Amino acid sequence: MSDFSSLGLADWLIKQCKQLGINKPTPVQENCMPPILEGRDCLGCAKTGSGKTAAFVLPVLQKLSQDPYGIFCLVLTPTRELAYQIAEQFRVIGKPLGLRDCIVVGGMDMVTQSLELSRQPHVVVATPGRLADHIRSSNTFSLKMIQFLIMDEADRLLEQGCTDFTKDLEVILGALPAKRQTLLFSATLTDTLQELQSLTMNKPFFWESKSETRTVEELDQRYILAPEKIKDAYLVHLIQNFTDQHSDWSIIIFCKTCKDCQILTMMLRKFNFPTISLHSMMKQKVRFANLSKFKASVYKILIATDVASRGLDIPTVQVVINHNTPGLPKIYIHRVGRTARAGRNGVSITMVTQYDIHLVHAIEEQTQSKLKEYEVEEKDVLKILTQVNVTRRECEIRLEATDFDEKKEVHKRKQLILEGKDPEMEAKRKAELEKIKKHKKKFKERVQESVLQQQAEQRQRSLLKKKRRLEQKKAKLEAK
Ligand SMILES: Nc1ncnc2c1ncn2[C@@H]1O[C@H](COP(=O)(O)OP(=O)(O)OP(=O)(O)O)[C@@H](O)[C@H]1O
Repeated sequence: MSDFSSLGLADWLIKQCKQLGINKPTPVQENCMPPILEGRDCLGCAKTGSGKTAAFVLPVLQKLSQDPYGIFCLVLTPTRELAYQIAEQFRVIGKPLGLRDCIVVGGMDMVTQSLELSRQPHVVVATPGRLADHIRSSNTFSLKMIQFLIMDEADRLLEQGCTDFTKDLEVILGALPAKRQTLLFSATLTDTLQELQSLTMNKPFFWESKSETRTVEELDQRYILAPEKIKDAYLVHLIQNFTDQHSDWSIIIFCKTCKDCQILTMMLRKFNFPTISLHSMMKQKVRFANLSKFKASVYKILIATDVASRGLDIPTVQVVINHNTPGLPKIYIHRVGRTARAGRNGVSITMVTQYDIHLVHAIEEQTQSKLKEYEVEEKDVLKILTQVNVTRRECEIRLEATDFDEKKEVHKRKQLILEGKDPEMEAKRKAELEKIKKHKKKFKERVQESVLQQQAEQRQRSLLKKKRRLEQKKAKLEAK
């Protein structure tokens, strides 16, 4: 394995790395840094926790130190928390340069961001929606001198999932110079490779870690087969066991919905577990505060939706529990990648109901690894089953009393506003569409009715004609 200096990294950066305990390059750094320093576009695909962030931060800082001009680098990332994490890496490693960064994410004050952007920071780290808003509404900054565009979790930025970034990306790409270096990184690039390649220009360098499995060897991957109604009892039992057996532990539990997160947090707190949550229905400041408290081990359990499944680097996390089996192997890879990072060990436990077995097979096929059963004393689980289910029901009732569903509706409206749509107009548009649909249906029915009526009348007329002809024939015959 080479060292950082043989890769062409400047001494001051090597010194910075050493201070952070980064002594030898990881394979993604070893392979991607030289072509980036040569000026090539790069697509890097390496497992979770393998040091992809430093693989782009270090060469960008080196180039920046040689020619610090204008807004030098733009990093796009799918989540706000990840944007803060990446900006922090730039700030810490780039300290000797007096690096100025600006974080542009939703949920934070737009005017402050606008001011910071106009002061020409060296590095802008942004989520696409908010940056596109700034580009649309302001002419106090320009991205035309950008030397580097980096898309971290690039495949997520391009996929049209529950948050679709494509329109915002169009706006952003339109504001960037054609001549730039484009760097794309993720642990799961391969599905979107062709679309990603179209973003690059100058002979992109592609590197993918060669490994049979797509999850790290240090990760012990387990599953528990449990019917939906018993899942929570298993969860409480698991956490109790970890608490009893380990003094230094921290766990991330992934759930499907914000509501699930909220209920589980309330429920685990009833059992006196130090629990905190992270999901998109929380105010951004609370989201940041909760993540900080979890990172500082003030709370040992973080219950989150997939907003926390990508990129977050929290070395203390030893266990990831999937409260629901992820519907896509890709989501599984990122979720379980929150533990066993940078060579550390970790365990993932996926709750599987009888209806999710096909999902586990898909995960095993994609990751090329087998999930092993996590042994649990079922009688111990059954002992707490009633208490857990009653507690859960109490929490559900308490949550219903807080108008969580109404807040969700308000949240949806807010999202529409952020997308530049007027919720009232959207509601009207929906109602209009319904009305038009109803009209069309009625019109169709009426047309059909009149066609049927016409056909019946025609049949009757031809019957009458026939009858008359027969009568005429009969009359003629009688006359003869
Ligand atoms: N060369 C290195 N030696 C030791 N530790 C490293 C090295 N490079 C990075 N790290 C550390 O490894 C951890 C994981 O790195 P990073 O967050 O960049 O992973 P990643 O590949 O981006 O993961 P993900 O796909 O989950 O986003 C960080 O704490 C980082 O400081």
